[in-house]
Amino acid sequence: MASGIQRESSSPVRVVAAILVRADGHFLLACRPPGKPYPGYWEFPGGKIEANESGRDALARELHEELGITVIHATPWLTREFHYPHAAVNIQFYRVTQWLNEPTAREKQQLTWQSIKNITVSPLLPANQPILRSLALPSVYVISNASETGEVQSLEMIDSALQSDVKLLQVREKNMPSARLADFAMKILEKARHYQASVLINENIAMAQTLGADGVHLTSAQLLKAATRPAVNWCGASCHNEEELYQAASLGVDFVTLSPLYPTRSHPAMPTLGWQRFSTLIRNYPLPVYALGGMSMIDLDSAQEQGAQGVAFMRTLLHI
Ligand SMILES: Nc1nc2c([nH]c(=O)n2[C@H]2C[C@H](O)[C@@H](COP(=O)(O)OP(=O)(O)OP(=O)(O)O)O2)c(=O)[nH]1
Repeated sequence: MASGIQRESSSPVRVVAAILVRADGHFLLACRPPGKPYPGYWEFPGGKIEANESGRDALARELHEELGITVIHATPWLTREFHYPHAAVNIQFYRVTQWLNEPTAREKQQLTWQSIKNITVSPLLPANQPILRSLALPSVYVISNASETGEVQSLEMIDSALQSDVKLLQVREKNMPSARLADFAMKILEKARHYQASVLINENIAMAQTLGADGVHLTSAQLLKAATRPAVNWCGASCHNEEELYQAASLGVDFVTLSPLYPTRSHPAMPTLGWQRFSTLIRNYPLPVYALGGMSMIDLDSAQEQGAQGVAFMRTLLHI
């Protein structure tokens, strides 16, 4: 892989797979027909990339052959390597959000539209289990910033984010004394529960566990020192470079933020990545990545074009 995230000696078979997402959020699964390895297992539509074919060309060809659709809009997403007894595969997942024609089973395969909250078919191909977890993550990640705005305004911003359907929040208050932080985090947790949103606590694993938060967001320093993934439901991590990205993937966290894209008030002197470096760093990366640093909702499409899960931000709630 280009950024050296997954180090392999043998060459795996290159595969593309499409997460076809309908406007209501449901995605398409297909059942592998008899005669192929793992018959009866459910997979995302796709197949092997042919010699001299790009991932996008393979995606367009496979979706036309299997489903009779023409891809209009697709963005790169995760890349996962997996070792089956029959072959090692390198699967490039794309999110496909616009296409022409209704998908039809042109190879007599069974098709089903599924919701991430209620998957009614099984078994899924073994390589796809972590993909489902990644699919449950939203495209926007909002980070609290009371040190800059004050607690009252910060809570108002969180309210407005929740009302705008933000489903993932991080409490990140580096300078707040512990007792006040616990109180502040509890207020956010209560609000979030009302909207079925998840809350991660920055750095403080013990506090996340004590408060019953949904997880923890590791700092990059904490990530580099960690020997094991914390025992929490969701674990995010802050990354700024290849080494941190590699460690996050090795540790098995659920997602990362990669920053800073642009200069920010909290990190004014830090060198910025820009989209080109961002995209190079996350090419072939197995985890969902949120672009962070000077981001707002208007950057969401650009971030996803580069292969990101979405955007993360502290200050731009008014643009939601
Ligand atoms: N299409 C697809 N393949 C997946 C997924 N997950 C996963 O592990 N795979 C693996 C299974 C296979 O080893 C490989 C895809 O190979 P395939 O044999 O289905 O490819 P193909 O459609 O080009 O088939 P063929 O013409 O070569 O028979 O990738 C997935 O979600 N979708």
